[in-house]
Amino acid sequence: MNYNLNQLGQQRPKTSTLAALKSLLQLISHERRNLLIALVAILLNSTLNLLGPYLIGHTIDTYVVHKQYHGVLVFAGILLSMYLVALFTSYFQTKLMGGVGQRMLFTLRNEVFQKLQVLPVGFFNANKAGDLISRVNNDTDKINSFFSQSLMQFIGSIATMTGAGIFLLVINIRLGVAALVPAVLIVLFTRIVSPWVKKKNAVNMSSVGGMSAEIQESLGNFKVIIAFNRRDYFRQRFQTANQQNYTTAKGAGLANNIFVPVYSMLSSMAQLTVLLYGIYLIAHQEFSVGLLVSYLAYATNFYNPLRQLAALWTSFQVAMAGWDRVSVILSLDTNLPVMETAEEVSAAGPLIELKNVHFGYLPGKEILHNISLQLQRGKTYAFVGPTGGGKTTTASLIARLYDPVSGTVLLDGKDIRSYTATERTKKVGFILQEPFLFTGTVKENILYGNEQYAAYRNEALEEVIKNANLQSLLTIFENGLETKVTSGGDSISLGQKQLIAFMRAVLRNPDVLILDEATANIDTVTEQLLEDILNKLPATTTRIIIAHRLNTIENADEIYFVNSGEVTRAGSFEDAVDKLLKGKRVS
Ligand SMILES: Nc1ncnc2c1ncn2[C@@H]1O[C@H](COP(=O)(O)OP(=O)(O)OP(=O)(O)O)[C@@H](O)[C@H]1O
Repeated sequence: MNYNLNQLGQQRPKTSTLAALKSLLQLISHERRNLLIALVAILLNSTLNLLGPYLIGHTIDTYVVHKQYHGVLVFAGILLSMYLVALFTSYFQTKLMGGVGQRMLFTLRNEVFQKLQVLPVGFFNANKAGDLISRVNNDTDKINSFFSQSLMQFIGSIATMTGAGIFLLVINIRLGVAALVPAVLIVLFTRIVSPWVKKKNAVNMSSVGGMSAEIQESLGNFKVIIAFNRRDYFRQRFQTANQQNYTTAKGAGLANNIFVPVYSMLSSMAQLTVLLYGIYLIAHQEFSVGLLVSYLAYATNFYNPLRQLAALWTSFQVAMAGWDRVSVILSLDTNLPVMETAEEVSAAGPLIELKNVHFGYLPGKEILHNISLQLQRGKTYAFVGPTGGGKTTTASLIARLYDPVSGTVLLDGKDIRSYTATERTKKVGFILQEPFLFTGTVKENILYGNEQYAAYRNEALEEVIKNANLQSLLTIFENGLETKVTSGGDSISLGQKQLIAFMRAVLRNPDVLILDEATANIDTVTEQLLEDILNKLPATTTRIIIAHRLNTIENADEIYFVNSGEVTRAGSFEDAVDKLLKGKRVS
């Protein structure tokens, strides 16, 4: 399955504006009550704004023309109260929709983050962390801006425009048609230009993601950068990404601002038409001054919201581009589903069996070729072979970090795909080549993912550690369980990190423990300690040791050579050395 979000985004069929609006609205569908109140508020606001010009026209023709100033004062008071109520409704809906937008942002970020937690390793291989962070943080915020600031204004503007349009046509049909012709041009222009605007924003968001990926990569590798004095190289790369972002942001800014001047020009044309045509009609006694004043106000009431719509439309295009980038993550399924099987767990056969397994990370590039092997309970196996031969990949399939392209992996006689993630991780303990630690204490790190001892106090946990023969490892840490660890573990040594990962895996008491170069950074004395601990594991625990150092695998019951994606049995340590010396390999 292809998990590259940038490629997937391009391959997706184009969604219509209406479909995109529908999916965006679904995000806030549970906010019906608030939406309804905000809608009533904005419609009330529009109605009050629409009544204004009519009352002004009426005041001029009825009271101003006849010099009845008492009436003028009364209507001025009515207008003032109306405008105050309109101000309040506008403030109220803004406040309400701000809350709706923030809650949507909260839920959406949670949803995307939770989705990221269930996606397989292949997804993270195909995407850069920086880009993912940008999608979770930045792109979701664009959708929030649309909901908090634009949606109700959008509806309010359309309501005001529709009302004003009706007034324009009812007061004088010929003048109304003349006033509305520029609006048709605006609609046509919008339809033609919108896809381009959306695309420009999508490109810009993608470049923000690219820039964030650069930052993440250089911050994550700062030691190597300093050690190799490659600051210039990364500075250059960041500058390129920044330059790209600058260019695309300029493009998006230009696209986003294209609506406003065009809308303004066409609405000014409409006002001018109304003015000239209105004066002509007054000259021919077909229209009154009061009506022309109302008419001009309605034309303003029609074209002002239209101008506002230009900005709102841009915000909608930006939100849609953001939604495309976020929804592509939400639409992904894990390619590691739990499958139904009639097979029963069988303790009689091997603990792990690989049957004709083929695997590749990328389509068309096979890494493991037709692997078949059986690993028995309680035995110690070693995978040895040259760098890049496929040892970690084979172990990853045993831990189901990936599924084979063809063939099966059986755990306790049952397809590994039929176990839930919880069942599987209980049975398989995997100490990775590069152990990852979380910010917290040694205790929090060794209990990571361990429900059994999660609530244990230090004394009780120390007892458990003692029973698991791990106490000698704990003494290596200055403050024992309470020793502080930072994310990535820079406050402690690489060997210490490996020890924490080792304790984490052993305490879970798995059926199979995989150690991928787990002692590469540990001194020989500590290594001997680990050896003792491994020997004292329950008699049924199977151990798989991936190692380059021969002394690490001396006690293995069986050694496998893993080379160029092929796995061959080499027998015991003595057999393997013997075969190596003779340059002979048997399967
Ligand atoms: N995430 C990945 N995406 C694409 N190819 C990969 C990925 N991980 C490993 N490979 C490729 O798969 C092959 C086997 O790699 P693997 O890590 O299994 O080797 P290894 O025997 O464990 O090596 P080492 O001793 O260096 O740890 C290599 O050619 C490597 O380039």
